[in-house]
Amino acid sequence: MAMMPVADALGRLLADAGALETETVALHDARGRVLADDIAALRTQPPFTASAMDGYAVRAADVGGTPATLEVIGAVAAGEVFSGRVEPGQTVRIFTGAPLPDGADAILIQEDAEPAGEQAIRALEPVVAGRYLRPAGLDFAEGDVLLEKGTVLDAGHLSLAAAGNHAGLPVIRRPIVGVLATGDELVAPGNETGPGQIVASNGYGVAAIARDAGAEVIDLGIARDSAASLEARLDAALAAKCDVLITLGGASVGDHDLVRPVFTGRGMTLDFYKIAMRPGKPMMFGRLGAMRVLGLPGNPVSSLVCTHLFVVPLLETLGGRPQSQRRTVARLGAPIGKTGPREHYMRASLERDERGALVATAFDNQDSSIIRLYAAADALIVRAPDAPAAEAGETVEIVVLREPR
Ligand SMILES: Nc1nc2c(c(=O)[nH]1)N[C@H]1C(S)=C(S)[C@@H](COP(=O)(O)OP(=O)(O)OC[C@H]3O[C@@H](n4cnc5c(N)ncnc54)[C@H](O)[C@@H]3O)O[C@H]1N2
Ligand code: MOO
Repeated sequence: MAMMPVADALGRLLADAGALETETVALHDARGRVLADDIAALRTQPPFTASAMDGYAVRAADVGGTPATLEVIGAVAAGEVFSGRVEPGQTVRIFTGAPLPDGADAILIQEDAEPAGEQAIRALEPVVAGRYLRPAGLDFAEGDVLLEKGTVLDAGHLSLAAAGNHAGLPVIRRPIVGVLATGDELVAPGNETGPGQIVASNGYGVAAIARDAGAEVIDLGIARDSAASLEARLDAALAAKCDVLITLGGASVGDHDLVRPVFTGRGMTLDFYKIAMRPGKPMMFGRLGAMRVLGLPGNPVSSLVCTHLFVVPLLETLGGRPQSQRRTVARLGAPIGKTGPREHYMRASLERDERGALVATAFDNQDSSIIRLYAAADALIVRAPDAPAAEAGETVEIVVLREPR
């Protein structure tokens, strides 16, 4: 099978992908979720003209010329309603958040008043109508659209939805992603490693990236290089109703690379296999029923680069999220050699020069097994297939993994 260009592979992966169905979640569970519908206010806020200060509800005309003496006919606090009416020469003691009594049209703050006998005060400063009042609907009115479909919900959105009297919100279901490591040589971190064994590491980075892209991740453990072991984990992925199954390793052409044959034997239809990309060549995409299967190569950097370039766009599409990948340009901090027949994603550090422009410097060693250099990479320099060598100072396309300070 010929190698497929990266852009074509991404196009096929996303061709029929769309946002998953809607579910309703309580406000406390809605942070970071994607709103599935426009949300309108179920009430007006504030629902009544409210005092913004502690003081006295007055008729401004009474206190135009100070000092004026007013009879205190009652009091009203937040949560109460004053049943009477403020007539000329009268006032009502009022506290912040309380509804303005009928007849009053301003608040005299208590700092500007002094007692004048048992049931009276003296206004020491003049007040204009509307002073220290929050009119009904100042924030929003019933029926106003408060939040738009597609919003990724944050702190402000959640308080606004609550103020609009919503206890829960319709959000797009998170994609469920199963992550399955494969290989007889792998042991989980924290265990003894026997002869020929290594620690399974890829899944931890892949899961973290998938979670950042809004997915719910299920760790399906490590399958051995046998049809029975792979089939058992595939059954677990199906039972967990994974929207996407990511396998790590066993993707290439060796005798122990069984993911593709075993899964096709179980009914997976293969969409593509082998991409003109370095690292990541033996990537596979197939479908088994409703489940999408992405078979990533086992080399750690290959797994992680494929996750950035393919898994993230897919998960963001399924989750109804805006695409987060940031592609931009940078100047090369050091020369790079010519590219081979595959589009090359080179791990690089990223800095800003004295003018604030981005400078990307590729690491000397681009071996796809070196996890340390992936962890150190702030960006991937994108080189077209068969691109010529490039000098320091030349402009290159980059994918930003981590914003420089
Ligand atoms: N004859 C050929 N050999 C290989 C080719 C090829 O075209 N012809 N392609 C190479 C390329 S490119 C890649 S990438 C690798 C990918 O192979 P697999 O996907 O089959 O990966 P494995 O052989 O299972 O593993 C490769 C390497 O990575 C280690 N590994 C696997 N899983 C994990 C994990 N979860 N955590 C950490 N490390 C893992 C594994 O032990 C191997 O060292 O194939 C080339 N070969
Ligand atoms: O494509 Mo492999 O991922 O070069 O190492």
